[in-house]
Amino acid sequence: MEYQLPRLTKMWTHLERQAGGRVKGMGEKQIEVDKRILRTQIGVLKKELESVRKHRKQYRNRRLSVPVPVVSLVGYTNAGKSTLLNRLTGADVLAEDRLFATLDPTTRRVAVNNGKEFLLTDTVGFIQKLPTMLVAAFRATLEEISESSLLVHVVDISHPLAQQQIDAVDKVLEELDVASIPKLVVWNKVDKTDDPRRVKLEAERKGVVCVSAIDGYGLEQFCDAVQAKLRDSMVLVEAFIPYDKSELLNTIHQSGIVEGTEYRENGTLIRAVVPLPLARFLAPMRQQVAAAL
Ligand SMILES: Nc1nc2c(ncn2[C@@H]2O[C@H](COP(=O)(O)OP(=O)(O)OP(=O)(O)O)[C@@H](O)[C@H]2O)c(=O)[nH]1
Ligand SMILES: [Mg+2]
Repeated sequence: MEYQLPRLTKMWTHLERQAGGRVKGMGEKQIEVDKRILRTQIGVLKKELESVRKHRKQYRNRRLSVPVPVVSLVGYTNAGKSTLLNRLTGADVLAEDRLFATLDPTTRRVAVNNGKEFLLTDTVGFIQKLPTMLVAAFRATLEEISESSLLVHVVDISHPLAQQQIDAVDKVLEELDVASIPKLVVWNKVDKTDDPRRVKLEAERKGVVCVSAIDGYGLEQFCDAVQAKLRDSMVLVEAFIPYDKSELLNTIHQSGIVEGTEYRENGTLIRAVVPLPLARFLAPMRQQVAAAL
């Protein structure tokens, strides 16, 4: 709409001529009416975008109280991010064969067979060059990305320009300053390639996970790879969890690896490898360890 606004000129001159210049209501020319309508719509959409941002921020804050690691799906538009999220979580996220099907990021919980879990966030797809006017629309998604524990780069490996798309996504990620967040590359749509067997072998050789969000191929391996990556960035902590906060023990068991527990009179001493956000959250309880010994 912002693109349209300055280009409206002259669209109505033929009408004005036909009506002897009297199509204008309230002393306004049609083009001014159009501009006003466009501006109003732009205003409404901007307000909606702002509320999406606020909403996401509240979500993120709430998540901090249950600090399960957040994994964000990033990738070129149409790579199959939403389809993958739906597949893994049985969620009902809009997946469509068109550009920018997803504008509002969506987060769902993925429960893995071994009792662990992580949160998976869908984001808007990237393109070759992000028009500056669109950046505002992307902000909610971009903020989401910068606060995640792991980025999963979803690639449509059946696309003839897959490599260019990978490069474009890497470039955007660089611009976003998220190089410090660990990344996992996933080749999607392997079912759609000419020679799925060859692609699978190549993926294995490159240490890339190969999946098909449509037929479900490789999803278990995907979850394993996500967990292995998350584990890489986890830290060993010792904390004293008082009994009135015992629900935290559950959280630690779910998102971390418990190495040992000792029950004391007023709480539990626990030693575990946990995701960084959880380690931070546990900081006050980590200081209690010495006192409890
Ligand atoms: N054959 C095949 N098609 C797939 C696969 N995964 C996704 N698709 C199709 O690819 C199209 C795009 O999928 P989406 O999940 O909407 O893609 P997206 O990455 O979320 O796209 P944006 O939201 O625009 O960034 C849809 O038509 C899907 O059905 C797959 O593994 N195999
Ligand atoms: Mg999508």
